[in-house]
Amino acid sequence: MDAVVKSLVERSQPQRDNSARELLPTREEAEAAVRVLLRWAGDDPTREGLVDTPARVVKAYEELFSGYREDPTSVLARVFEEVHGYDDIILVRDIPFSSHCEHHVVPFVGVAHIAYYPSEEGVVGLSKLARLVDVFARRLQTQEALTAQIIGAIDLHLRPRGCAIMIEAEHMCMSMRGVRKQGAQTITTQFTGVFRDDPAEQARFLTMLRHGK
Ligand SMILES: Nc1nc2c(ncn2[C@@H]2O[C@H](COP(=O)(O)OP(=O)(O)OP(=O)(O)O)[C@@H](O)[C@H]2O)c(=O)[nH]1
Ligand SMILES: [Zn+2]
Repeated sequence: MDAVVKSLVERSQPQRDNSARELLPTREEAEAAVRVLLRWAGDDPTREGLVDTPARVVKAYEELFSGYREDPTSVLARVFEEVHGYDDIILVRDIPFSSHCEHHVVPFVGVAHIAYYPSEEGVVGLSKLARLVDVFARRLQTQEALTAQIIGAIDLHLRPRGCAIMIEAEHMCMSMRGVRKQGAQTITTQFTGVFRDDPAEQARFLTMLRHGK
């Protein structure tokens, strides 16, 4: 694994050590923080429509950021060895995801395409690739880190002959605010193993992505 992927994989481990866990705010503190932001937005958190909003927001945060409590190792733990000699590319295309950018805590939304050449260790259940995307997407992210963390986890746990990933996403921090460029798509890719070493393999991955669209 190259140094860049390795350093991002290290970030992919559950990000709260024990000391950070001790610093977790209480639910009441989190709700109070939401009330402050509602006031900052210019509204009145005591009015009827907003009274239950802090509790809802805190509950939504538990779901939207559940990835901090999930471990990529357990998602990829079950491997199927019996594939009757299949050793060609496995591509799962158009895996939808939503994440939040770590700069503005605003969503970015898109699709991930993941391909790998299985090693003799076997293959992973297809749904696990989609689950893996969510483990990392449900954290505060940059698209680059999300891309590298997903491929790094696959490389680390499945030891494939090669892995390729492309993520296409629209960042709401670029469309709803700031520069306000709706529809701009950001595309990131990362390759390991045969995909990194052989341009023909990268071309095959890109051709398979286009196929059928
Ligand atoms: N590289 C990268 N940048 C991102 C991502 N998500 C958001 N950004 C960018 O993060 C940058 C933060 O720039 P700053 O100048 O610190 O913040 P800002 O004043 O809010 O920037 P503007 O968005 O240009 O208004 C912006 O250019 C965003 O477009 C991402 O996933 N990857
Ligand atoms: Zn942003």
